[in-house]
Amino acid sequence: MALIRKRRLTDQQQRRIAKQQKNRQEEFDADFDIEGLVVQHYGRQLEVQVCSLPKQELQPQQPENSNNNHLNSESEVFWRPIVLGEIWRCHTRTNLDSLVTGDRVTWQADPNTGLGVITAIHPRTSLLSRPDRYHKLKPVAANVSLIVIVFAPMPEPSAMLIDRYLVACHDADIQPLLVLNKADLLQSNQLQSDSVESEPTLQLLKQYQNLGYDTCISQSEADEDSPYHPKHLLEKFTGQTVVFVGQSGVGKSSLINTIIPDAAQKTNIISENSALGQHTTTSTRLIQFNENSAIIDSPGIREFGLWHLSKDAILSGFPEFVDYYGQCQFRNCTHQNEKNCALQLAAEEDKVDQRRLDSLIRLLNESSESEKI
Ligand SMILES: Nc1nc2c(ncn2[C@@H]2O[C@H](COP(=O)(O)OP(=O)(O)OP(=O)(O)O)[C@@H](O)[C@H]2O)c(=O)[nH]1
Ligand SMILES: [Zn+2]
Repeated sequence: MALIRKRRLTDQQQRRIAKQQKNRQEEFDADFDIEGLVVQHYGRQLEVQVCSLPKQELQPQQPENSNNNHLNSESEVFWRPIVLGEIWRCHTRTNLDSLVTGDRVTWQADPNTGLGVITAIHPRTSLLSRPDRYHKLKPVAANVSLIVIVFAPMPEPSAMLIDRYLVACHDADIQPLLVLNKADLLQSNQLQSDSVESEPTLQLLKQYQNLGYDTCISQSEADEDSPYHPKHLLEKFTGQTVVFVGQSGVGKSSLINTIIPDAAQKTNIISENSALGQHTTTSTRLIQFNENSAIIDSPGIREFGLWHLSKDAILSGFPEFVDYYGQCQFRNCTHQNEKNCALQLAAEEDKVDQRRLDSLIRLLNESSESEKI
């Protein structure tokens, strides 16, 4: 009897000891954690920015015979100090979801190898995806908070494309900003006056303004004192992670280069540090500016919103029509030729814009066509 009791006691003790050890191990590990931001991603390797430092007393100490960042002679040991803002090559623990540019992560740095390991991913506020070549959706950028939809008088804007982008923004729950670029191609008297009738691009901008969307006029290469200088966009970018979308040739790259003059240079720095640098120009990269703002640039995201959108996403992506849904005479109304269509009636009475309604119908038709395939 006594023996059995003793053995039970020992089991309990062992469990307790094991638990204490595990707790201690976890505490110990967490003390080395660093906060990070994924700034670039290729294959299995990621570039992660140092956003916090390990607790002071636990900072790994640099050995005396070591050399920062490179090996000078055989007697010296490689050592990379952990410095705020610097970028480290990292890999991830295998059990983590696939990470993308813009992800906030917890990671640990190994100064002896100059490499890091990502141990946890923070919840995302948004996630942009695009289809890969097999039409499977692939995440490309996380935590984007503002999508800048750029259009210009030349190339001639497609209002329907802008509507598509807006639906996609609504679907991804990301704030849009409409930017009419190349202000120099608008006639100056039309910009000054309130009358915009004769200038279709200004008219379009006004339409979106009336719907409550945030808008702005800019000119990529304007004089410093011009009201259209891209620096005025910066106020709207404070604290945001921004993505630029829009037709080819509207001036997205020119705008980014004016806002962040050293953008190309920043990319080169990353490329130099990376054996896979040749992929830099085609991969998604995050460039920081003004301390707390960032731009995510990616050839894939530029086409954001061009792929399939669900019927529900399209319907709710036109917020001005939402009150009319369900008010048509026929439950399955296509809002085209039916009698007593609440949407067509609202357009006739100028309560909603006929052009936007046409856009909605075209997008819905497109969506059902692609569903049939
Ligand atoms: N007149 C005028 N031309 C501009 C302005 N901004 C850009 N451009 C010109 O428009 C052309 C296209 O500019 P980009 O910045 O390459 O356009 P993009 O939108 O990045 O094009 P993609 O890279 O194809 O997506 C270039 O020849 C620019 O010089 C502007 O404000 N006014
Ligand atoms: Zn209807």
